[in-house]
Amino acid sequence: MSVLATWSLDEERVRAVAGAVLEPEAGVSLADLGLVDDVSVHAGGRVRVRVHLLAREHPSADALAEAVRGAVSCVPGVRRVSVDLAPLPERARAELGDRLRADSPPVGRTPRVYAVASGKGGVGKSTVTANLAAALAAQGQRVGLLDADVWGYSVPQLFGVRRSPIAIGGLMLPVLAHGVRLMSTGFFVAEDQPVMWRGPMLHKALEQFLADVCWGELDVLLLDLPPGTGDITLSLLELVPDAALLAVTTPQIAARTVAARVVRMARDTRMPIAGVVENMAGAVCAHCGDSTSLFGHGGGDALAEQAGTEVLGRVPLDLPLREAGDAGVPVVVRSPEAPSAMELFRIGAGLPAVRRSLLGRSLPLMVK
Ligand SMILES: Nc1ncnc2c1ncn2[C@@H]1O[C@H](COP(=O)(O)OP(=O)(O)OP(=O)(O)O)[C@@H](O)[C@H]1O
Repeated sequence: MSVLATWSLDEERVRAVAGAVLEPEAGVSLADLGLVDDVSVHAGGRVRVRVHLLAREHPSADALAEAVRGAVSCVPGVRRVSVDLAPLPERARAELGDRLRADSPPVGRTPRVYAVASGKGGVGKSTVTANLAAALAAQGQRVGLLDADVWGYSVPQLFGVRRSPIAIGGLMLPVLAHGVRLMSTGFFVAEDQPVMWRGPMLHKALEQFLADVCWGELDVLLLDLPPGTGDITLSLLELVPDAALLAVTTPQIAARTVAARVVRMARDTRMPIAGVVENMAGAVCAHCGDSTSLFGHGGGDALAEQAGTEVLGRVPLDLPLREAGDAGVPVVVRSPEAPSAMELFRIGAGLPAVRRSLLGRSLPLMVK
């Protein structure tokens, strides 16, 4: 076998290994995205790999180069690897955008969609949503989280990411953090800038978050709704009719009374109800481990009874959860042994798959 033949064999091997590396923002292999541009193998085991970047300002360019270098240096016979990064040319970007759009399954068809809602703000709805998403991702599920709390978004803070998503030919990639694909208005506005959108604009923004985001194949999609039963909630339920309600309340009877409005809305719109999560259920003392019912008790049970569903879990009020929120890392990742994290893992693992009943839904049938 000639030396040249050995080299070309190596190039193929190197290309396959580099191609198997995941694009850190897309979570898809470089080969599937067509991003391994050029591979050359030189004497003495020196290898050069040229990889295209999805964006000129790529937030994970260094991590990508490192991942390719690490993978290729494991190929037998390779001694030195240099990785060159270059932005994907405009035309190729447009073509890739078209291909992704055509291949991406409609997000509304995700097998399980949960709309997480509460009657009033501050009961920990976003915290619960973010941690359920991270817990499910840690269990190996493909999870998307759409922050539909357009004015009061908190997902960027809870996941510690604040930057514009990568756009490819009119299609946005969700921001990947702690294994969860995220989309939030917070990625598009400066931190101190208020979002001043109303009715039609809100509806349009939500539509775009669903249709113009390359969510890819998902096992679970979580929607973090704003508190109450306003425009955004109603728009979303129209856009994702298969979403099941996950109601978050505190044990306080007053909070339950407000949350009951969301349950009534679900009933009126024939939305399936997955269950109730009681948050801030007892404060755990960091020193002695004793629990105090700061917010009373009974709210979760009363709401579940009214909704004809179950309390899926009771997340205690604890310090690690609050600190994790402030640090921008979900507690299930930062302190998985904390009482709140363990309960959130348990709730995530037991989330029921509920489907919308066909009762009262118009079917595509015609009577001649
Ligand atoms: N179980 C808990 N233990 C300790 N702190 C908690 C717990 N749940 C929520 N918090 C804290 O309470 C505050 C409010 O939580 P969060 O923002 O998730 O509420 P929310 O219901 O989504 O509010 P809004 O709808 O107004 O955004 C946050 O500072 C969060 O860290």
